[in-house]
Amino acid sequence: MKFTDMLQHCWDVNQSLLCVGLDPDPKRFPKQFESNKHAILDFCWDIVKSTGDLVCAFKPQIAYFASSGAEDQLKELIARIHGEYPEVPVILDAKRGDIGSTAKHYAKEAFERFGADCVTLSPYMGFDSVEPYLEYPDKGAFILCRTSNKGGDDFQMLDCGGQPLYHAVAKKVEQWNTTGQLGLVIGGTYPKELASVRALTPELNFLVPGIGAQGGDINACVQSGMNAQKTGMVINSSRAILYASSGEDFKEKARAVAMQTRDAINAARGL
Ligand SMILES: O=c1ccn([C@@H]2O[C@H](COP(=O)(O)O)[C@@H](O)[C@H]2O)c(=O)[nH]1
Repeated sequence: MKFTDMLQHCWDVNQSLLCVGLDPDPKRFPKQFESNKHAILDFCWDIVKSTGDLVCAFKPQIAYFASSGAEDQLKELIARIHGEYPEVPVILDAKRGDIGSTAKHYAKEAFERFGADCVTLSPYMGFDSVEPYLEYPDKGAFILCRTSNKGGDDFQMLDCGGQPLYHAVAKKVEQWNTTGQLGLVIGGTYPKELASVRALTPELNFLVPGIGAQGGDINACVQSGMNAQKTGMVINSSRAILYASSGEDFKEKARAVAMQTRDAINAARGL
């Protein structure tokens, strides 16, 4: 199944634009995971099972797995998500970007080794660094455009022939989108910029991090970023859901926050 078809399915069936981010930090896990060799997998799987019917995607951030040498747990987690929730796409947040010959291996790592449905990429090295991902025509890629962090201003707001660099990136990604599976990363912390990119690229899907722990305004972000069908967005929240409680009730609290977030997004869509 194509990445965009999976997304559309979850937008429709789960009535949700919420993506739960899987950023497992063992220091923040509840006590019951102490001395568990597979704590990262077990914690993430508990979160997935508590929220799987409320989401349009899951987004594991590879750094949290790799820094603990837990790549095998990441692979198993993605396989379990596909087994239990076959229509829910997994977006591997890896922000890759390198020359074509190396990018080929990053693409193989994301799609063949880990079995992800989509990956995040940096546009900085240009088309030949993105091209190897297009050789997987059913797989998606979200390309960094206007990121949620303050430092995003350093380059993304630079003037690029009368337009900010992030607008030039958005237009390029539209041209590169031969598979129909490319989209843009735009921070929910910058609703005005989100609206400007939606006006430039009405058809592209946006991965929107920055609500929840980073404080982005859900209402402003949905109003600015949704498309004509009131979809087109994958709105990520990681820490606010994962660590809603550090007690034994962490699964119930994670579910409650995920539900509140999904409902707030839907209210902003006018549903
Ligand atoms: O511009 C960006 C791009 C990616 N991220 C990633 O999203 C999550 C956000 O986590 P929260 O806990 O909801 O703040 C994290 O994995 C980042 O690496 C981003 O924040 N901004």
